[in-house]
Amino acid sequence: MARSLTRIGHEILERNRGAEDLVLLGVPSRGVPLAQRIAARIAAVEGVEVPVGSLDITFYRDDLRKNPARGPQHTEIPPVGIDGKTVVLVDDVLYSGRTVRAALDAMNDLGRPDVVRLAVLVDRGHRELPIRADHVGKNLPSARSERVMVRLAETDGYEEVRIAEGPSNVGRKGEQA
Ligand SMILES: O=P(O)(O)OC[C@H]1O[C@H](OP(=O)(O)OP(=O)(O)O)[C@H](O)[C@@H]1O
Ligand SMILES: O=c1cc[nH]c(=O)[nH]1
Repeated sequence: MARSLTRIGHEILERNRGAEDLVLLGVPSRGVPLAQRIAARIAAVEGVEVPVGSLDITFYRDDLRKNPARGPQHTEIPPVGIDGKTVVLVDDVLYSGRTVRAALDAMNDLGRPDVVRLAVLVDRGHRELPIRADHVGKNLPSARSERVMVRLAETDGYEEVRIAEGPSNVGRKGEQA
C-alpha cells in the first residue's frame, strides 16, 4: 500500500507537471486518509503542501430511493476552492463506478475544476459506467461474489487489503448500516 501511494504521488506530479493548482479530494470514509497520505508523499518530493479536502456523495447516489441513506459524511472543500483547479478524486476501491459518478455530480454543485482525475488504491473491475481511473495502486481482478476490503489505520486501527467472500456491495455507500 505504501509503495503504491508513493507511486501515485509521483504519477500525479508527473501528469500535472508539478503541484501547481492541485487539489486532492478524498471520498469518505477511506478516500480521505488516502488523499492525505498522497499529499504527504507529494510534500516530501516537491516540498509543496497540496490542499486536501473531502467530498461526501451520500445524497448524490443514483440508488438513494432503493437504499435509505445513512447519515451524511463530511464535505470539506479547502479554502482555495476547486474552481480552475486540477482536482484529483481519491477513493479506496473502484468497482461499478457509481460512487465516482456521484462524486462528479457532488462536485458540480461546488465549483468548476479545470480538470478532474481519479486515483484509487484498488481497481477490482466490473464497471457499470464508462469511468476509469487515471492512477491505480493495484488492479485486483475479482469475482462479483467477492468483496474487496481496504482497512486503514486512520479509520480502522489496522492496515489491510483483502478479498473476502460476501456481497459485492454495488451501491452500498449511502445505505443504512
Ligand atoms: O465503484 P462502486 O461500485 O461505487 O464501489 C466503490 C465504492 O464502494 C466502497 O464504498 P462502500 O459503499 O462500501 O462504503 P464505505 O466507504 O463506507 O466502505 C468504496 O469505498 C468505494 O467508495
Ligand atoms: O468489493 C468492493 C466493492 C465495493 N466497494 C468496496 O469497498 N469493495
